[in-house]
Amino acid sequence: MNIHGDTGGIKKGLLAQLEQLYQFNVPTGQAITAELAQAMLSLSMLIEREVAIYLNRRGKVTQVAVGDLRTVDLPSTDSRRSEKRLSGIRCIHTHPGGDSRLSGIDISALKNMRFDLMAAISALPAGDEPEVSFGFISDIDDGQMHVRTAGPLSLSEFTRLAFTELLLQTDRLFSKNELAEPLLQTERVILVGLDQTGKWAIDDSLSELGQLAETAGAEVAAVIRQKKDRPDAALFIGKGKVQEIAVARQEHNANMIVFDDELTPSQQRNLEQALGVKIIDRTALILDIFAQRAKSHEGKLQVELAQLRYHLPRLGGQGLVLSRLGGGIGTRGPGETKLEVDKRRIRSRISDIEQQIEQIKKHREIHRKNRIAANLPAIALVGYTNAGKSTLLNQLTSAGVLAEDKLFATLDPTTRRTTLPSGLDVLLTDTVGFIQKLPHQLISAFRATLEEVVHADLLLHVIDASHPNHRRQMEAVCQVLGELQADQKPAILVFNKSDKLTAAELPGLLREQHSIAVSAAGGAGLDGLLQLIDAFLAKQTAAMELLIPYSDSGILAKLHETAVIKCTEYRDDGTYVKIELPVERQKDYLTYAIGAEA
Ligand SMILES: Nc1nc2c(ncn2[C@@H]2O[C@H](COP(=O)(O)OP(=O)(O)OP(=O)(O)O)[C@@H](O)[C@H]2O)c(=O)[nH]1
Ligand SMILES: [Mg+2]
Repeated sequence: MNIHGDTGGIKKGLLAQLEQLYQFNVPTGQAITAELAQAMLSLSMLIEREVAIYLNRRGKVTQVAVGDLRTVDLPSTDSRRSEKRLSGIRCIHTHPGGDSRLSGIDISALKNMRFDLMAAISALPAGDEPEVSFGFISDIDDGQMHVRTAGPLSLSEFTRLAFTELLLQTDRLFSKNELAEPLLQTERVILVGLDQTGKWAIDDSLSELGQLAETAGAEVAAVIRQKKDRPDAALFIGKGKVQEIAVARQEHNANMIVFDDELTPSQQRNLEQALGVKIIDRTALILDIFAQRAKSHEGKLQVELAQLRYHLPRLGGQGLVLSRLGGGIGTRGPGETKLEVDKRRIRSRISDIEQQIEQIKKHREIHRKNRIAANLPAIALVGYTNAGKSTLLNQLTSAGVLAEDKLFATLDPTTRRTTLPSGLDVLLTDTVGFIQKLPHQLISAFRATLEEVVHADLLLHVIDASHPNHRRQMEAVCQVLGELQADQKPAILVFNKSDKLTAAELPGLLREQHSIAVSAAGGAGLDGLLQLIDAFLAKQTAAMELLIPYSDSGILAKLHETAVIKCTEYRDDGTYVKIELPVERQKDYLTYAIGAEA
């Protein structure tokens, strides 16, 4: 038997006592026994956290959970018997604060998880009997559930509650009425953004957020914006806006609010308390999409690392809140596993993953060294998500990489070899797309694969020129490149999707040096692009170290003409030189190379 939730810092003895809660049995017809309630309360006081139990209709304790865990793995769908009925599970939990009244979150959880009953117990000072408040689904009207709350009443009154009657009544209600929404419906979300000066235009940013939400599987019910230069420290938005969201939430029957900027852990908690609904931010949304997309072992590890680093500071605190709001966006790990919620286990998992990624990094480094030794210039495709990087790689190398009209279709880098018109072979690498406000946890977790960008000789910055906001997108890409310390790298701007533009629009695009318009899908401009790459590489120089046997001294004379000689040493077995020369000349001296530098 397991204790769910944030058990970090709880002593072994107390954990054992929590496990004892599984041993309690509640007679049919009773919501809870006084002994079980008292045991929960005293443990709750000792650990200073909420204690929650789930009871099935046979009076067995099926789950015990503690603390504040917005993602805890609580009763999964298998305990819900049918989409149209009650779950057959009641949730009884403690409110250590001394106020048993149900919170907005308790009520939402009651509806979302379709509990038989939701009750909160709190201890009263000195000798008074504990008090209980509870709620249950009392009516279904037009497909919507209504909740009736009762209490506070004393614990002994609560244990005498005619529980069987209450269950019969609600069961009858469910059998007579159709619910508008099936259980575990797609998430209906409200998007919220701050209109801050100097940032992206709010509507562009919010429409992108909407696309992200849909990519993650949600449905956008409404969009709310506020003009405000600095986010509120406690609530991110103003108090009045919180009210507006509460109303919109009712009106649109939304079950999640998505903020366009990263919220602090306390802002998130305060908003959840105030609105009684699951709150996530752009970062969690992007992480969720990445978690759904990750396919390779390496990709999964990197996403999990980013998710855990994001979650760690968000666990802990007061209520046992969102745990009861079930799974969905923000709780999925790579490969559909649930995210870990125990702080201690998260920490050890993080260091475990970090070590594995370190190994992967070393492995990649060896590969890269081999490639450098083989003297192939490396070119990385970078750009905003959905710009057409994978389509371009496929066209240039027949790589067969998945290209889709989806955000973040590519997570894992793919490298393919291709021959330029000059006959020079190069390596092309497709990489993960960037986005504005790309979570820094992701950038740092993806370092191992983004090294391909950092070590490339040339970047092809692929731009969806048909996107109305492509200039801003270019800036966002440059910003991420800056974070990777790759913004000084030589780059060719590849204005893609030219087939969607009119002839009049094209010249305006190509103001910058080293830019070209192409249609990766249609093939237009690709020859020109390859020539541009050739011309660029011909001008590039590379460093080489050579050891030339004294018998081949003619080579030295030739070197003086084609290369810059940085240093010369006369060794026992020949002349050692360190030179710099055009990339295309490198192949002439490969037989003498004794090590290579990027
Ligand atoms: N009209 C048009 N569509 C294109 C062109 N190139 C790519 N696309 C489409 O744009 C969408 C995104 O293409 P991808 O190649 O997956 O884009 P990506 O940059 O790899 O995207 P991520 O991997 O998600 O970052 C796909 O639906 C492509 O068919 C083009 O030249 N013209
Ligand atoms: Mg791609």
